[in-house]
Amino acid sequence: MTEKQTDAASIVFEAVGKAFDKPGGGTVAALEDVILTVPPGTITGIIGRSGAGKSTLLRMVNGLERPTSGRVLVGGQDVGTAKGPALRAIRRDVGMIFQHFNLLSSRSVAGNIALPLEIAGVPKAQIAPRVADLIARVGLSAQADRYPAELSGGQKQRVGIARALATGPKVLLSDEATSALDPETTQTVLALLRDINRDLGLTILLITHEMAVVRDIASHVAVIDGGRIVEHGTTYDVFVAPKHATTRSFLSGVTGVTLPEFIRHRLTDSLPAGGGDEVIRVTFAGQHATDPMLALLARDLGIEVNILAGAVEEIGTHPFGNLLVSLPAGRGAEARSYLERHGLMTEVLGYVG
Ligand SMILES: Nc1ncnc2c1ncn2[C@@H]1O[C@H](COP(=O)(O)OP(=O)(O)OP(=O)(O)O)[C@@H](O)[C@H]1O
Repeated sequence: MTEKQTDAASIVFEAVGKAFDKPGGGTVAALEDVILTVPPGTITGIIGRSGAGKSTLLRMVNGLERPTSGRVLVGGQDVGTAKGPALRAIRRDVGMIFQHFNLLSSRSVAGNIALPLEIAGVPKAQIAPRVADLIARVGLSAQADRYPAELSGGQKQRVGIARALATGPKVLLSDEATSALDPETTQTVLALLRDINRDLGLTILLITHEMAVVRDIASHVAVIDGGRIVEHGTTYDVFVAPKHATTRSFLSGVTGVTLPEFIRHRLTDSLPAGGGDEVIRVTFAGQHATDPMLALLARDLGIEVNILAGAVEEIGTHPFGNLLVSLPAGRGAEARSYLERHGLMTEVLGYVG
């Protein structure tokens, strides 16, 4: 399985809405007017809080949920209206992995992976080599005859991935696939998903509540809040210049740039009457990421800057940095305009007296 096995498929959400009936009457809108295109062959992350609508969105891609308005297209096929053989064909094209793996405890590793092939009516003689191939791809050849209870969480998820790939899908859906795993195992599973995306060329759509997962694997990201996509773009663009408050709050957990407590408590929206410091976020992107801009600010304008917090991150191979600094409020506008002239982004977070 070194060659690409499929042509990747795009996933298109066209003004998708989904309302569920409430037990006591009325409806709850789980999704509203979702417009999103997942480019073929990308790894796209959907991030949102609990109840934001992530699972509902994902389950529409394989027809487990149908939209109440709008359309979901996979490789140009309308999933919401597909029935019978057409729906089965779409489901063969869309594999899925789960947070809790969903393996059959009574079947071995090989038996779990063979299941979708048996259901699809693949002749027995073809199943064994295909399963061996899949087991090798996920690095479990030594565990082929073990049962789920004898496997670690990471190994179980590898079985889940191999099973999802069995029918040669064009799309792989991941429902919080690393949420039950420790950080180290998470990294190995994400690396496997990256390899699969690269080698097989399939489109991966994953939902997560962790921005670190998006940073580590996704080329594109959509942020969902209250059933709506509030921001989307390339992961790099969204990390460097987040526009929505929900995105910023997710990012504050990964970029290591939350304000220290002692400053956060004193921060005010307007400059105190007696004067004080302006607190700003400075974002360095691309070639500017490592430029000693703050030193230049001191040299060229004579403005002293205090660094409050900061981190340099990498998205793919692109570095970007985030610094929170304070400087005399009276020179704030001058300093920000200097930094922006040099290609950095700035944002005023508040003031301290
Ligand atoms: N079958 C259902 N019947 C009624 N309401 C539902 C159903 N499925 C989801 N909902 C509601 O739709 C909204 C979105 O739920 P969904 O499970 O898609 O969110 P989520 O972002 O995946 O949350 P989590 O991260 O907790 O799984 C929630 O208000 C939820 O209660």
